[in-house]
Amino acid sequence: MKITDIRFGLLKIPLKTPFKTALRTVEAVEDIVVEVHTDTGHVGYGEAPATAVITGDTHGSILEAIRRFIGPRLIGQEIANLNRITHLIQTALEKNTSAKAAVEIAVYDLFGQLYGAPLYRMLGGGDPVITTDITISVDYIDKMVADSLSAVDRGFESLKIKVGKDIGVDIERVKAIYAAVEDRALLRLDANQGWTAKQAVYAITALEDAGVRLELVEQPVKARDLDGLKYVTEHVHTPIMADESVFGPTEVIDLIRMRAADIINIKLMKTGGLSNAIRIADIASLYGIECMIGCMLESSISVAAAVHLAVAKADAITKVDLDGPSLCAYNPVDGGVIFNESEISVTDAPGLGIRSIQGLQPIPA
Ligand SMILES: C[C@H](N)C(=O)N[C@H](CCC(=O)O)C(=O)O
Ligand SMILES: [Mg+2]
Repeated sequence: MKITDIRFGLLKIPLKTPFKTALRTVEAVEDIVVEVHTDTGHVGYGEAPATAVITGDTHGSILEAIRRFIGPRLIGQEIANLNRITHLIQTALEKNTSAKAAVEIAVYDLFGQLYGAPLYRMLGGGDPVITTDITISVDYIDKMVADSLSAVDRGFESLKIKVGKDIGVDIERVKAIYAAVEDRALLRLDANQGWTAKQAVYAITALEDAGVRLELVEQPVKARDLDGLKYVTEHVHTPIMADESVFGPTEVIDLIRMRAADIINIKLMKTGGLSNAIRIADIASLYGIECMIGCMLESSISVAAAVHLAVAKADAITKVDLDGPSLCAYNPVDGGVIFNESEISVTDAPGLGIRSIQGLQPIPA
């Protein structure tokens, strides 16, 4: 099975409700879909969102990186030589992790199709069902409480509460949600870089002193402020998770050496796809560091790859934030992974199992 062509489409899906974080507000998923075609007629699918405020990637940069740098190296490559292909993708150019991820996901999809096995089995196998949290956007306190209660009623047992807008209101937001939800769900906070290190210690300590039990706090400080992240980790009891501060395996090694965080959030759009995500899970596992698998605003194409990885690496990936498809108004994919609110299941269809994608607008090659 040899790669013959790479094609693109634009996927636009409205969200059920606007997604609001300390970094941005978004009303729709608007992602580039990558199709990797082969001489056998098999097609692999990948997807990349333009999360410019986190990865620096835009639709234009994703397309340019694949058209000019990654794609030309892959034509004629044999899918069976997976490691050679991922090396060609990762070394085609610096950064551009979303473009690399989209192509890698499509290639791994084909690797599973080549051997007639679902991707999670090609990655080592595992239990086919995982459980995700759901994001509660930062908003007025009453709205966040109502959204949290509605999520709990829909069966979500972990809520990822977005904060990082205003320290005083943030503390009140979390207290109000904790009181309303009681013991029916675990609370994870994600400040998306919105606090300083001292503010983070103040807010988390205030919540701890008020008896609010938090599972973890994600990315309290600016991505580059590793000393600030370490300061927060050392000065609170609540586990601290690095998200925007770590993209690839070498950054994870630095973070672990510094002891700057307790948990690592792996996202395929930061790692450049599955090969580096596997490396991170293995490194973290060696050091006894837990990982979360997360996503950007992605649909069930790229999130499917993250699900297969989470199933296969369940020893290291103990927390799941793969709610992108649940936030979308509909699922554009026929086949693939089954997303049913908090419960996500892989099937035994080869690769990612995607049969077709509705509503793709073609983009010229
Ligand atoms: C969608 C996921 N639950 C999430 O919250 N991801 C964000 C970034 C998403 C974005 O802005 O597209 C995160 O973990 O920071
Ligand atoms: Mg985050």
